[in-house]
Amino acid sequence: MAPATPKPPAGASRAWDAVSPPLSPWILQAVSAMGFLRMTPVQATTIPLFTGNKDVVVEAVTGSGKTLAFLIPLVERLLRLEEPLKRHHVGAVVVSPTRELATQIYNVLCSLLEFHAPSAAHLSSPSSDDEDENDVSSHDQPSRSQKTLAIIPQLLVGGTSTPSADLSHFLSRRPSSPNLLIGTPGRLLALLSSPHVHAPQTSFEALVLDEADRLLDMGFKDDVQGILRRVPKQRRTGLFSASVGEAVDQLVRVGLRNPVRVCVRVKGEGGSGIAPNGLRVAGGIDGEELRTPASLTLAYAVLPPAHKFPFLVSLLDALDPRPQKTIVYVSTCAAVDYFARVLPAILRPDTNGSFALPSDRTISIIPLHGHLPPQARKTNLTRFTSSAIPAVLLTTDLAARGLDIPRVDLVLQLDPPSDPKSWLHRCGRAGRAGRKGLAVTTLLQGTGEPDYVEFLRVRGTPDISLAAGAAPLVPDTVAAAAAEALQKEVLADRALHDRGQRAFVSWVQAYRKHAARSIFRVEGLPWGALALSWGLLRVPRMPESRGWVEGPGEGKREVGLGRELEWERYGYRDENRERKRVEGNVTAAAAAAESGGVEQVKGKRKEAWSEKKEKKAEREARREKKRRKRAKEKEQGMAPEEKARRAELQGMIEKVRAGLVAGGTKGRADEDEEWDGFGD
Ligand SMILES: Nc1ncnc2c1ncn2[C@@H]1O[C@H](COP(=O)(O)OP(=O)(O)OP(=O)(O)O)[C@@H](O)[C@H]1O
Repeated sequence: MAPATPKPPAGASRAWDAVSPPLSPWILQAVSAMGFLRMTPVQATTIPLFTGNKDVVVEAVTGSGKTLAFLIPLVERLLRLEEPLKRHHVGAVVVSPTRELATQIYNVLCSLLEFHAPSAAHLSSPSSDDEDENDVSSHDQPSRSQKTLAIIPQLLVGGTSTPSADLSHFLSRRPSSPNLLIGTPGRLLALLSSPHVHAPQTSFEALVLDEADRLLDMGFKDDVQGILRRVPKQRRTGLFSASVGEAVDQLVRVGLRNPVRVCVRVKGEGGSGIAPNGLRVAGGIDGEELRTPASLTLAYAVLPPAHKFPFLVSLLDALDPRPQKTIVYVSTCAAVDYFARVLPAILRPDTNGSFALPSDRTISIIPLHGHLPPQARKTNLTRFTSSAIPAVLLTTDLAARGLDIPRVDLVLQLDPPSDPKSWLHRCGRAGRAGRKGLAVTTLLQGTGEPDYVEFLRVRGTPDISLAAGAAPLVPDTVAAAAAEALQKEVLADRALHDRGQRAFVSWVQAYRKHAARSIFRVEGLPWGALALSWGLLRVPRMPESRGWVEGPGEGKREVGLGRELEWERYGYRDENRERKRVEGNVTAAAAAAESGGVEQVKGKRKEAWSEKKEKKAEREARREKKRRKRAKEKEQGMAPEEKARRAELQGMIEKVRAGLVAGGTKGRADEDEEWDGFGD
């Protein structure tokens, strides 16, 4: 692998028609119709390399146009095949970590293919799923329409279809079957595992891992390895991400051959300090490299717990220009669910399920997380992207990467993510394609959290200059009133209390597992203030909060967070649920009287949620250990050639790593392309 990007000649053209080998005329037409006057730097560097015969490792800032940087080469390569692709043969695969991102890539590809008449005909033609789905006899015959090859994409994501429906769609399309697959790892693997789906050496062109560093993480590892086993070793491979660097260790598993590294950063313009609205701005030091777009302003605010939600409201209300779309990140699915229900308590209801901010501006709040039913996940994302009024997407890391949602002006990270790479990707949902954006991170006052800024700087994600001092951005009275309003909302329905307790426990679990443990210390959490700021009526009983809950004196008195409550009479709004609760109370009281007051469930001690979670984690760790042992045993049984190949790849990795390490210093700025944004 080359140590770094081959530097394009000074003043190299970013004109679409200057690409060598030249792009097809219909692609020139497509990009012009999309309004893309020039290539972005990552496109200018990557398209010729990946269309040619190079494997690429591409790291470029969020929103810099990486999607077309791999889609155009894939399409060009497939259309240039000497032999047309046979039916049921796959020519290229794009792997993406989430359904939402895979769907977005698929949609970009479809809008590109609208300009290629043979492919467009397939996009608009109805599926021939009604034809004999089991007829796979013709898979090795060139399809009838292949005088001119058409690109036929298929989207493979979980949720709305089943693996067998995917396969049935793939097999039944006539006269040609899908030849470019885009999907999430599991579904792609399921399809590629079918004996009727072929990806032979002769016609398989390229594999792309988008958000490659995420795909090479543990969670996806087995599926990605499965996909790699099912596509030919002789192929082009592209790894793309805004934070690909650390994924280099994993190259051995991906099997890149002499890859070229493309790295596009931007030059900082300085400007760190305190902005007029009191936010501390984390700008780049003059001339230094940034890993976030120049159009994106980074800021953070150090706040007491009760100030977080009112701060969000004040940002939505006071920012000028007014944020059209805002993404708010919290750490867990349960927290998204709970906040989406209680946050309206600090706003006023408006028409059609939307809410009014103090200044009467209308907003809608839309939850999105991985535990929502698939259809709700899809609907909510569409509601957000197509919302005509300013909207807030309340979400988790599910929406951290890749999503290209127009007009996202503000990103607020209420909980800093445990993976610092996620922080970068979350910020990058705003400030895309040259549009101005603001990304704010809130950090808890009185804890170790403010050190997170320095932690990010040390990790090089990105260069942050600190401004000293913290000024509360919302008056204490407003914050106290907000917490009071949340509690009132919770008091109105016991279901909210249950959700809040569960969400708080899951939040604490996530906090405990933060990568930067010395900064995010559970022991240092201000339990009472935190629980109050969520509108909770008590701090959930869990091992982490034991010291506080069971402690003597003041702590003990605050178990109920200062609010007198007759728990037996605290009911559910839902009548059925309330009836069951009352009946359950009566039965439980009778059982307790019989067993002398000891609470038992079928002879077992009741386990706290957190204990259950811990046990699950232990089981997973044991499984992982076994898996590693098996892999080691397998390696010991490898044939000498296989071992030699592995050693060769290992050598390549070392070279890559040496290149990256050398490139990781400031000196790399000379070799990597810099980008001032879309505006120039
Ligand atoms: N040449 C171009 N000129 C102007 N805009 C472009 C160009 N190419 C792509 N875009 C637009 O830039 C935006 C960001 O592109 P894209 O989603 O591919 O970014 P990305 O680099 O993949 O970001 P991320 O790292 O967040 O996934 C999109 O809205 C896209 O339409």
